Amino acid sequence: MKQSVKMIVGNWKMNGLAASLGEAEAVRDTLAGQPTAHRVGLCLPATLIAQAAWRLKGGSVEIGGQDCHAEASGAFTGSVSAGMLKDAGASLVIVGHSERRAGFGESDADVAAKVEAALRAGLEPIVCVGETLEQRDAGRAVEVVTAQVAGSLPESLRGRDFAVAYEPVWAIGTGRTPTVEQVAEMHAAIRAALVEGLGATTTPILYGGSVNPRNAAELLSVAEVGGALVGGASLKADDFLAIVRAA
Ligand SMILES: O=C(CO)[C@H](O)COP(=O)(O)O
Repeated sequence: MKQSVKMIVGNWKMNGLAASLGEAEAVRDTLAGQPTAHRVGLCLPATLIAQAAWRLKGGSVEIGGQDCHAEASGAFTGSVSAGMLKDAGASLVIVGHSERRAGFGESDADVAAKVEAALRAGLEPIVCVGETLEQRDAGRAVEVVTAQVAGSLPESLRGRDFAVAYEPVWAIGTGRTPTVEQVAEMHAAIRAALVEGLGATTTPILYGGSVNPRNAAELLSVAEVGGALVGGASLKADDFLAIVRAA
């Protein structure tokens, strides 16, 4: 199904200082002058969320975190809870990004616990899934990703607002993207898994991995692609806005 309202979300990852919020303000200002029908969000480093909420107040840009702890509070040095993100002004949170799954050993069960925490705090989770190149080359991409969907999305998501982001690990930060046929096949498989598991017929399924102003229109036109999760190209307002316009 083609969804007319897309969700275009930037993930700044571990990039950006207070001065970088000028780029976020430029996104806010441009969208104020040229409103879009699409939802636009920026998932920022935790250190910038409170300041961004204040500086972007009144605009249409939604603010998100990039991860949260599964617990609400406690002796977890260095971690940030979903409630803290909400308190700072976030409405979205990315969970299960492959950089967390691979770099921090997060399992599907860990991701599901973070989803629960996000829901309890009133945040809309964006749950990332995606296969490695080795898994794709072995012909296991759909099997791996649908297993991640089943394992990372708890029953409590039924009827709630959330998004799934399909991000092939081999396409992240590499400039490589899957073919439109590969994207269509995977998004259809994720939709089927979402319908079967949670009755989720309209939950946006975003594509992420080397999205840029040149390839965005083609990727976003694929059936069941409900938006984009944009890494490097979200750091500059002009590039990010070009992707929003491509939608
Ligand atoms: O998180 C991502 C996008 O938000 C993903 O890792 C893709 O990054 P990119 O390849 O730099 O767009």
